[in-house]
Amino acid sequence: MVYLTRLEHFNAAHKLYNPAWSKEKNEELFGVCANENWHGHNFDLYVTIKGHINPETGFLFDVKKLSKLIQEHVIKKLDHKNLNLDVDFLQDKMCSTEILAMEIWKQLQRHLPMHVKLHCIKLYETPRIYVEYFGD
Ligand SMILES: Nc1nc2c(c(=O)[nH]1)N=C([C@H](O)[C@H](O)COP(=O)(O)OP(=O)(O)OP(=O)(O)O)CN2
Repeated sequence: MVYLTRLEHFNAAHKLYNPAWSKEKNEELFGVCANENWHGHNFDLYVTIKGHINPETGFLFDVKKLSKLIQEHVIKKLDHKNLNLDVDFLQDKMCSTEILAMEIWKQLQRHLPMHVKLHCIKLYETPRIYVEYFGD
């Protein structure tokens, strides 16, 4: 089994806000991250796939094709967007890094060829905060 990782990047705005709660409760729980006028991050997204190498190519999967899949199904939808408002696959969801990593997994998994398995979505929200999701 071999593991292959591609790093992509996007920036986006969001707020941590539960609409079922009052403004005060959101501020108490999420602090400055609940600022109603949003805040932004430069996200780094590490996508790791796993599988066996094709002896004819030496590849698990062409990483340039992996990059195109990530661009088409994830980055195009997130880059320079407001995560709470603009993204179809985040509608009615909390915009935490955990949820975002899990939803990115769902977006990508269905587009990978049969012989390639998704291993990990590692998403940096800041250089000091990241989530790793390995599926359920
Ligand atoms: N479990 C989670 N906790 C927090 C999340 C999250 O997604 N999951 N997100 C946030 C905020 O979005 C927040 O904006 C984090 O950014 P920041 O405070 O800038 O983070 P740093 O600690 O890296 O920055 P410092 O400058 O070092 O404070 C909060 N919690």
